Amino acid sequence: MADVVLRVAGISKRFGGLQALSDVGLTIQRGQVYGLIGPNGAGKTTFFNVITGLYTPDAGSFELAGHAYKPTAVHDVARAGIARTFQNIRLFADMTALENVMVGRHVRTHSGLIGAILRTRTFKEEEAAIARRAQELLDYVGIGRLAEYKARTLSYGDQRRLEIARALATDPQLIALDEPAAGMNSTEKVVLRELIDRIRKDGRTILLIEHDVKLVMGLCDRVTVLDYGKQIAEGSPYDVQRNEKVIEAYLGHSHKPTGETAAAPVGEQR
Ligand SMILES: Nc1ncnc2c1ncn2[C@@H]1O[C@H](COP(=O)(O)OP(=O)(O)OP(=O)(O)O)[C@@H](O)[C@H]1O
Repeated sequence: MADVVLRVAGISKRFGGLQALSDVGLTIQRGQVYGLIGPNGAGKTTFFNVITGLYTPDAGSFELAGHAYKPTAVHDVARAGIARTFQNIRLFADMTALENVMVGRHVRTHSGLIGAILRTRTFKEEEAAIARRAQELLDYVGIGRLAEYKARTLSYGDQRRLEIARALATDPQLIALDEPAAGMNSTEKVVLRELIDRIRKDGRTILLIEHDVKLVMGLCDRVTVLDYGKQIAEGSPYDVQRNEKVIEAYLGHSHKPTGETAAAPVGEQR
C-alpha cells in the first residue's frame, strides 16, 4: 500500500453566512509535492489554517502518517509533524536568521524550562546541537552566510527561504508552504523552484498553495483546485489544467475547445 502522509476528508468551515470550505478532502502520498490552487477567496488559506490548527473545522476527519489526528493547538500540530510557512512572512524580525531557525528546532528538544534556567550540561549540549543543525539548514536553503543577520535585514526572497528553513527545523512529516513565491522576482522564483525540488528529492512531502500556476504545474505531482470553497478538480497537473471547470473558474466563463481557438491550458493563461 502506498505510504500516505496526510489524508483529510469532508472538511467544512463556515464563517457566519459564508461557506468557506464545503466537504473538501485530499490524500497526499509521501514524497509528493501537492498543489492547492484556486482563484482569490477560494478557501486555500482557510484549508491551511484548518489543517494547522488555527481554525476549528465544522466537520472533517484527519489522518497523519497513518494515525488519526486532530489539529487543535498550533504547537501540537508542529509536534505531530506538520510545519508551515505563511502568506505574510512571520519571522522574529529582531532575532538573527540562526536564532529564528533554532526556535523552530526547539519543537523537537527535551531539556525544558528547568534545564534552560539551570543551564544544565544536557541543556548546553542540546543548544549546541540545535545551533549546528540550524546552521546546516540555513546552508541547505542557501542563506548560510546570513546566519548572524537580523531577519528584518534580509531581502524578501531570503526571508521566505528562512521561513522554509525554520519549518524544516521541526523535522516535519509534511511541510505546508503558503504562497512561497508571492512577491518574488523571476530569478528568485527559479531559485525557489530548485529548493522545493531539492526538498522533495530529499524525501520530504510538500503541500503548496501558490498563485503562480506555472510554478505549480511545473513542480506538483498532484493538484487540487478549489473554487468558492468547493473542490472542483483533483488530478495530475496535465489533467487539471485542461479541466473545463478549472478553466471556467479561472476565466470566469466557459471556453469550448474549437480547434485553433481551443482554450489554452490554465498555466499558459496567466
Ligand atoms: N477569519 C475569517 N472570517 C471571516 N471570513 C473569512 C475568514 N477567513 C477567510 N474568510 C473568507 O473565506 C473565504 C476564503 O478565504 P481564503 O483566505 O481561505 O481564500 P484563499 O483561496 O486563500 O484566497 P487568496 O488566494 O486571496 O489568499 C473568503 O471569502 C474570505 O473572505
